Amino acid sequence: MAATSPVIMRVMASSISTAKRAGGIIRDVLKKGDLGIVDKGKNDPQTEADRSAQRCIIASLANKFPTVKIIGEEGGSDLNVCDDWLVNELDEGFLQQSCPTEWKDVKPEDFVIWVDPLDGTAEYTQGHVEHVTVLIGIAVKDAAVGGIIHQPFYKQPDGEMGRTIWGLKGLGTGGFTAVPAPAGQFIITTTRSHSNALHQQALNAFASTEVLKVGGAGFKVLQLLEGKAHAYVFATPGCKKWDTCAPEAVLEAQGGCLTNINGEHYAYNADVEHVNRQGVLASLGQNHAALVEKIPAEVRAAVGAK
Ligand SMILES: Nc1ncnc2c1ncn2[C@@H]1O[C@H](COP(=O)(O)O)[C@@H](O)[C@H]1OP(=O)(O)O
Ligand SMILES: [Mg+2]
Ligand SMILES: [Mg+2]
Ligand SMILES: [Mg+2]
Repeated sequence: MAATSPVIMRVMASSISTAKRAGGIIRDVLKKGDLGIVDKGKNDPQTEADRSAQRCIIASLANKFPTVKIIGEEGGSDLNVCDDWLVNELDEGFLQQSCPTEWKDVKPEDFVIWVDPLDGTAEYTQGHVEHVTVLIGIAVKDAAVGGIIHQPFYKQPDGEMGRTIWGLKGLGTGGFTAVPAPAGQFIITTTRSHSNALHQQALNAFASTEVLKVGGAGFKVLQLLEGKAHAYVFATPGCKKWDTCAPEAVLEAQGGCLTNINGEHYAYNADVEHVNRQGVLASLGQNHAALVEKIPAEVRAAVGAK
């Protein structure tokens, strides 16, 4: 089965297994207690968990798919990893499903895999570990098509740590139970560590009943998928293609929408600028275009201006 499955199915199945392994590494680093924090910039920490999880993910995927372009947040990594970090398994449950017709013949050179080995690093260092996710996004040409969102610190009912959510456009999603957000309310999920005056002006323009401030792009999209919020608003540059590729694919495979604050999709080919200059607006079960219109024109003009 595995050897004959289309490349996209094998990339997804391998990414599911690899994200779980990376989640284990992230838990281990925290358990050992020496986070090895390095500041990459303002409000932009990196830890040993980011570095090690990225090495595990990129070494494993590059070993299995040597001709696929892989771009990771933490830059060029030493891919000479121990056998324990080299993941060979493909998630069998995922491979049981049939590949959507539109992706059957996609060639390895048409893919870009965007890797955020640890999304929510600031929160990880501050003890808000439930906000942490591992993100592996699969783009075909410009479009975010497949995604894995793994939560290393999610406690399963049986006590097992970690859960893995996936989405593939044309196939659907798995790993969680979709819940609609409550009617009669409008709950926004947004940044807790990268706010500024313009962003606040955008938030104020919505008649929200509640604003949840949480870390990570992956966790905020999970809040949409599980009905905890109606919209994700981030009206400032700062997050990058590896932050949004996987969340966008999973959310849109569930019928939602993730765009910049002008309502346009980002492109995810290998040559794009990494920064998402025009912020993020994501929603599920809403009129997305109407949400775009709510953001003041002056905020939209200022965000993304070079
Ligand atoms: N100004 C920034 N500099 C670096 N990373 C950012 C910035 N703003 C957002 N991000 C990335 O986007 C994620 C979502 O942002 P926020 O939590 O503020 O809503 C952050 O966890 C971080 O990803 P990462 O933790 O992988 O570095
Ligand atoms: Mg980072
Ligand atoms: Mg991130
Ligand atoms: Mg990261």
